[in-house]
Amino acid sequence: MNGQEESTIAAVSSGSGAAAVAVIRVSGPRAGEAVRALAGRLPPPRRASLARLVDPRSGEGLDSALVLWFPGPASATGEDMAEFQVHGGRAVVAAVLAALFALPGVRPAERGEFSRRAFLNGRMSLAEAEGLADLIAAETAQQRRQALAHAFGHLADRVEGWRAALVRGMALIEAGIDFAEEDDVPAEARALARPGLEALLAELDTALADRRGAMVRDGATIAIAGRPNAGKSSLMNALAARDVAIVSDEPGTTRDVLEVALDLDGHKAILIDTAGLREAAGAVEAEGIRRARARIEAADLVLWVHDGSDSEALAIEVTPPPEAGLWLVVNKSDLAGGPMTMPAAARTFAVSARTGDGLDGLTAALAGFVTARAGGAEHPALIRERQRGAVAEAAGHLRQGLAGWEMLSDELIAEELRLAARALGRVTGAIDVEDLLDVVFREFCIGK
Ligand SMILES: Nc1nc2c(c(=O)[nH]1)N(C=O)[C@@H](CNc1ccc(C(=O)N[C@@H](CCC(=O)O)C(=O)O)cc1)CN2
Ligand SMILES: Nc1nc2c(ncn2[C@@H]2O[C@H](COP(=O)(O)OP(=O)(O)OP(=O)(O)O)[C@@H](O)[C@H]2O)c(=O)[nH]1
Ligand SMILES: [Mg+2]
Repeated sequence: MNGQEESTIAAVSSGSGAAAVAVIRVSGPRAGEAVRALAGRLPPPRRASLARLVDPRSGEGLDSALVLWFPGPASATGEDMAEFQVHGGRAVVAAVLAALFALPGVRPAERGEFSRRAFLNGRMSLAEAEGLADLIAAETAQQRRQALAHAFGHLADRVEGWRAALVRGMALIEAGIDFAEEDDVPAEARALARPGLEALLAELDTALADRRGAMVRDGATIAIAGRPNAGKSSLMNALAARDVAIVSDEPGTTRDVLEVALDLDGHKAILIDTAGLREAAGAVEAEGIRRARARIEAADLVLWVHDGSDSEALAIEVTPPPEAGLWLVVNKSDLAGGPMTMPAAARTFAVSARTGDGLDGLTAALAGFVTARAGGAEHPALIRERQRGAVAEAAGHLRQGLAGWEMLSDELIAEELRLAARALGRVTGAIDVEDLLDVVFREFCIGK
């Protein structure tokens, strides 16, 4: 055990700001002593007990609180843990924390330190810890579902299955190595290993190709593009039902890229308003247009907004990436213009950002788009770049081994499989953990 595990940590886990109740959690070898010092006794394990809390330094009463005692190792962190559920006023929380930190061996928890200890004590894998972080950050139902699956082992279980398949392959090939003296055995053992490894590589490639996980977590991006004054900012405000962007009849009003998060049927989307595209009048507008183009080129869906009252011919002046959607939104339907010839390729919507006409249909279509892109019966395996990188590395080694099947020795093939298994081990934190801990737990809040 290193020095860190021996310290006892405490923090408020229920968020900052005044609330009816605040939860203060304590974890480590001194957690039991801390309860005795403040509550006067150790209540029965895992039962809420009402106790008067006092500051052991002065004997001053601090609160009447619910106290819970979770003896290790059957606790969330695997250590002795305690909880004080106190009245949520800032001064109450501050006084209880101050009394705790005055006890020998008790110090403030660092960001994510409870979860880090849970990981180090084998209570959860790194992939599950990442799921928990996402669960706490989840804003939409779909994000919650995906994060919950990961917090309870979805990716960890899949990685374990992949590792087991590699180990089976290695065992067969190593059996061949052991029997190398006897003529046919190696070739036969290898032949047995191959189909399983090929199936595994196909599975890894499928998981790597599936980008829904990141899309659910970060939200699909929907960029609003068009000529100046088409009503892009008005559309953004109408769809967001908030006054996010400045609207004016001056062409070239919007320069900065503006973003607003939408919840479309439980799916997160990020709506992006951009500068109108034209020959810029000055350096600032030119920079705005450059930024607009960069975001349009990276969007999952582009809405080309056209001013339907404009006599100018309709032309879509952007080329989003091939996998992105491109829809045409003809705005200002309240200013009846003449009949228009629509470009055949795009889905077209007639709306008025001013009166709200047609916006329900557009919103429903956007929800359909996001659901189709991010939804699906089964949760995706990979969400984060960290996970993707490790699995890509594993797939690379496996591919290498399979490609060299006829040329490489048993030892070299087994080595590629070992490297692949090692890379997978980094997903769950079974392997090479030290350098990963800070990356994973840094994003947690204090008290988690
Ligand atoms: N008040 C409170 N609510 C909370 C938490 C908390 O710590 N405190 N949690 C904080 O994350 C979550 C619940 N997570 C928990 C996970 C494990 C254990 C636990 O004691 N596990 C033991 C015993 C399980 C059992 O009784 O079946 C174990 O796994 O061995 C407790 C909470 C959400 N709600
Ligand atoms: N009648 C009518 N006017 C609209 C509608 N939508 C926007 N407008 C008006 O059109 C003008 C331009 O609107 P904006 O939303 O600022 O247009 P924009 O495309 O963001 O313009 P830039 O930021 O300059 O590129 C404003 O005067 C709006 O009030 C609409 O549906 N009907
Ligand atoms: Mg604008």
